[in-house]
Amino acid sequence: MNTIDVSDDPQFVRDMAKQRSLFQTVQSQKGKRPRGKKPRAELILDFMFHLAISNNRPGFNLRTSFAPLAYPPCTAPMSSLKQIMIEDLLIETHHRGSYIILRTVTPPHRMTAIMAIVEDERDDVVRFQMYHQHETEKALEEGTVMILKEPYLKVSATDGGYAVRVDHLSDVIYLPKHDERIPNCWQPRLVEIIVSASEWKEAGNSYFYKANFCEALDCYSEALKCSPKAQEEQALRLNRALCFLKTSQFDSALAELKPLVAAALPTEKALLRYAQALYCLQKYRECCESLKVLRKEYPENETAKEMFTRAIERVAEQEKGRYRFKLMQAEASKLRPPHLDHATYVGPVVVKPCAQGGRGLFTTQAVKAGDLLLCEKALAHAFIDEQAAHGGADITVLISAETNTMTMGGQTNLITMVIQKLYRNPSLAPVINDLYHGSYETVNISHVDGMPVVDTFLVERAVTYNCFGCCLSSREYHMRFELIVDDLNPDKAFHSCGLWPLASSMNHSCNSNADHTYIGDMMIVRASKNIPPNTEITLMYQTVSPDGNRELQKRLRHWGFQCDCATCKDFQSTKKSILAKRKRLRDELYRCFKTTNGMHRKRIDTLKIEALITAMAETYACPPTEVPRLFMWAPLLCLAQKYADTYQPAKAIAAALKTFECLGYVIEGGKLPHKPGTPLVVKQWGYMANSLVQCWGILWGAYTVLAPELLAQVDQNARLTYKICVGEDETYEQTYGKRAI
Ligand SMILES: C[S@@+](CC[C@H](N)C(=O)[O-])C[C@H]1O[C@@H](n2cnc3c(N)ncnc32)[C@H](O)[C@@H]1O
Repeated sequence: MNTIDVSDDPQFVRDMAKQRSLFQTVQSQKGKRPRGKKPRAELILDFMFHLAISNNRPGFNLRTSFAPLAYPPCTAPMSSLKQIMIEDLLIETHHRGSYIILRTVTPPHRMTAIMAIVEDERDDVVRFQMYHQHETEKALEEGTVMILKEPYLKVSATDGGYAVRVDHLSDVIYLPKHDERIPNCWQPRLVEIIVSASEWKEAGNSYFYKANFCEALDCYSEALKCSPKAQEEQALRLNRALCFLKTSQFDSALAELKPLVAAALPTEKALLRYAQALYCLQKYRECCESLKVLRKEYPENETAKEMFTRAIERVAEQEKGRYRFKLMQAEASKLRPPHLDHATYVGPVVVKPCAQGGRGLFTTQAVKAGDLLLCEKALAHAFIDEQAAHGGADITVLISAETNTMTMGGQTNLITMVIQKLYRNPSLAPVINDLYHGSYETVNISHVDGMPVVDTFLVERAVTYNCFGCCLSSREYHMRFELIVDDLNPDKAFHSCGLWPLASSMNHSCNSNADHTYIGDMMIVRASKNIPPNTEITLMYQTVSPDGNRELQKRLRHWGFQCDCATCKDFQSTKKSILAKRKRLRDELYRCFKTTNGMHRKRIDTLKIEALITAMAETYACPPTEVPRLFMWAPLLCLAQKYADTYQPAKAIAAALKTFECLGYVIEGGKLPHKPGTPLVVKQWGYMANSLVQCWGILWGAYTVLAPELLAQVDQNARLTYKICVGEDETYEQTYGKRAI
């Protein structure tokens, strides 16, 4: 939703075709050994040359990431695999019950994948490409030794060369320097022999102070194997827990600390680190409980005090939906990436199976337009500064072989972030498993040899079907929004994207009853209509296309379904000649407001516009409460604005009310002449659009002259509309100024 789809962009269509033709070629080589391998020195020299020139290449760097055909991660234990060498590797052939030990002989080259040249024990070399490793990590530094389970060779799209490709993070086991599985020929000549727990601890500390937390963890783990005394064991476990926290392995930190906090007299550090792990796992109530114990025993602990305040705020958010939205807006405008420290609130909604199959989100009680349904923290969020993206920041085009689509933006980063998060915190695996992932069948083993198994292709599918393209803040988007005459609330498309698992349980409808908005990586979902209990909540994945229903269905192909909502059915059952007339009228209306070069006309023929709008209304058979008239409202609103600008308040009111009416709103008490004592009431909310705040603004201005009694109600509705479109109304006055009522 709202991602940048370039599936029909000729440049990328060519890329896709190239990939497909390469794929056909590679299929004919499947199962074979590579031919014409380059000698060691030449391969390394080539690699170093490319590394040097790419490091010196500034500016725009559009990367293409082709998701290969899926294959499962290795779920076999190491003991059942047999070792092979580089010369045994076969093209595109996985799962032969084997593993290989490799060592990097070059520095890493970080592109979409991290690349290096690796060797085996026989000095044979090959290119190596590892996907989904964080760019910032030190992975594949020269001299890294690793075991790769179920290795295979891939043919490069660029030069037809061969590379060992790793897609599943869990197929790699990095070997620490002291690991006895490292072949003798690669063992250092001078080995520092460490035998005691305290020596391992010292070594661990020295890595820790250099921020090498993974190495430090290895050393502390070795120390624990040396039967340390009780006190030393406790210190080692505390150190390990800290390393787990530093490397975002919160599940492991919690498991390490649980026995320590269960002791009769838990230490200050154990309680604090335990609370930190709980906080990071968003278990805020438990975090508060743990901090209460800590504060009772150690009242001077300032960190605990500060964390308690934050945890209490998170509990209010999580359990009551109480957010300080204004503050969140300020945080999102400053933080980069805009990853906010706030909790997820689940309102009166539940995920359930729905009529068309799969899951959907339903109300558990009646809700009113504007009510908060969800405020969800992203599971992962890939931020790309939109300005930097246009100015040349690194962005990726993700080509999906399965869905035949190409999207431009942060999706590749997002997939990596999710994989990393799952690998470090396997307790999150069910969240991803539950997301819609098409026909992809995932492995049902979560751990092997005590290590988590993460299926990259499952994550890739989940991201493909469930990711949302997102702006930095919907308020900022709202403020930049400019009404245009052929506006349908146009599809917003963004480079930044994220995964909000609960929100993505919502299905599509062209006339949705909820709206989603953003403040940084928080998504806010509010009802945009009054919704009865036990009713499915829907979002609009794509807006109705001015180019017809076929175009809309084409845009929905990404998700593999055809929309059959009332609006789509109406489109399909309307005669072609009527649709053609509607389009003609639309084009003519456009010309009434804009010149041929797209400029606003200074003088417009309001009589002609009124006539065209009346003619357009006749092209609709269903009442707008059933099928909103999406091609009529923007010209009507522009007309209302024109009347307001030219001091014709009665006409402005009529046109503004018609704007609402054609979007399915039922508003009573607004028409002129106003009967004193009659309130203006929105009996039914309709299709929601940013510009409708402006429409309420036009009514406000006109009623100031003709029916001031209605101003408070108009302001209330303007505010509610703003709340739905922006996610909150705490910044309403800041955005629109205080209206004098
Ligand atoms: C983001 S998921 C929505 C939740 C999904 N139904 C589930 O079971 O988790 C998107 C997928 O839901 C299904 N879907 C969404 N809207 C639909 C609709 N209006 N009609 C049919 N299927 C729909 C499609 O399979 C689509 O790829």
